[in-house]
Amino acid sequence: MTAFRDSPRQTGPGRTALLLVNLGTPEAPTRGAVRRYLGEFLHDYRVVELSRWLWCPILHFAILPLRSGKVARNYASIWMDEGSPLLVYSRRLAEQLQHALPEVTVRLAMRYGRPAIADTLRALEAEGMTRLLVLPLYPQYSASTSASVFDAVVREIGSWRRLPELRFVADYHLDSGWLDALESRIREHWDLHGRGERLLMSFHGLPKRFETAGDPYPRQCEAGARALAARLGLAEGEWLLGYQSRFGREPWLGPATDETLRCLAGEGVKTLDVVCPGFAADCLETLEEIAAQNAALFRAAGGGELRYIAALNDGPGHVAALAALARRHLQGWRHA
Ligand SMILES: C=CC1=C(C)c2cc3[nH]c(cc4nc(cc5[nH]c(cc1n2)c(C)c5CCC(=O)O)C(CCC(=O)O)=C4C)c(C)c3C=C
Ligand SMILES: [Fe+2]
Ligand SMILES: [Fe+2]
Repeated sequence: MTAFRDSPRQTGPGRTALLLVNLGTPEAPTRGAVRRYLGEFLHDYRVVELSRWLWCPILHFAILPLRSGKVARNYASIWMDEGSPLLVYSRRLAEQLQHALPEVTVRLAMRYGRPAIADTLRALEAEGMTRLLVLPLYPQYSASTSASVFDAVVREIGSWRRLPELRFVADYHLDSGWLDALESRIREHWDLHGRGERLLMSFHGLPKRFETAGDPYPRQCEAGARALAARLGLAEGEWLLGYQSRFGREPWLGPATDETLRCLAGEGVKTLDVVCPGFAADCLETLEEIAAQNAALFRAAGGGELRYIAALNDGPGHVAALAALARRHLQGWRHA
């Protein structure tokens, strides 16, 4: 039995905090940093739901040594002056949200790597936080992402003597402000580049096993994609949904984005717009996998131009949508 951590004596009236959490990313585009990042990420049982006796040898002796160098090169190809795009855009989004929500303390943490959830929560506790709203930057709920954030938050505050009041946003896949922001992003792209022959909405994939076990993720991706297509006035056949970023050998959700691209190329599609509504911030999976790798694949398969539509990042529509969403979840809490 371990003792609970002492809590700071509360002198003021207490503060409300909004904790934004994104996945996490390596500290540098190097083999060592990527290995540390993947090591933490792929030890999460929410992500890889396999017995450790089976998984750890595969992870330590095959995946980490074989994958880290290649993935580090991929990160190097998208790295920005200020760091990894996922962290840079998430940080800018948090800064903008702090301006939009001056009545609460806004902080950003990463599920894997830094800034760590535990460190960020302890700093908030020291600043007098007594109410906490956790907003994972995943519009669609999955046990592998949203629930993993919840685990990490509870693991930390579970050791505190004085718990904050706690609220958690499980998903926002049909939130009207978020759909407004996505719709505007796509219409802006069409205004600039013209409308592509098709719009592909590509979401990060999951092992099919997760869906069978009741993970609502694929249904939320489909419902959000349908809602977005309806707002854009797209008829059946003018838009498609695909799942990208497959990892490992077991069956993943389909249709796969890369196979869909090959089919579209075969049909003679020359201009294809691709949007990734599951990614709040641009990252390896959008900038490298879609905008670089899949664009090359589409061209090589006989298709034309793949035009990637940037994630919502720190754009004003995203900030307004998440600020309104946070305000709704904060209702009833007195901010001091
Ligand atoms: C091992 C299985 C994986 C599951 C399940 C998974 C679910 C999942 N991931 C995201 C969002 C992101 N994933 C990113 C990178 C990434 N994902 C996996 C594996 C699984 N993801 C790996 C191994 C990696 C690292 C890159 C690689 O080795 O290929 C990223 C990008 C991070 C960055 O630094 O840019 C995001 C974002 C979601 C939303 C999701 C479930 C719905
Ligand atoms: Fe291990
Ligand atoms: Fe992933």
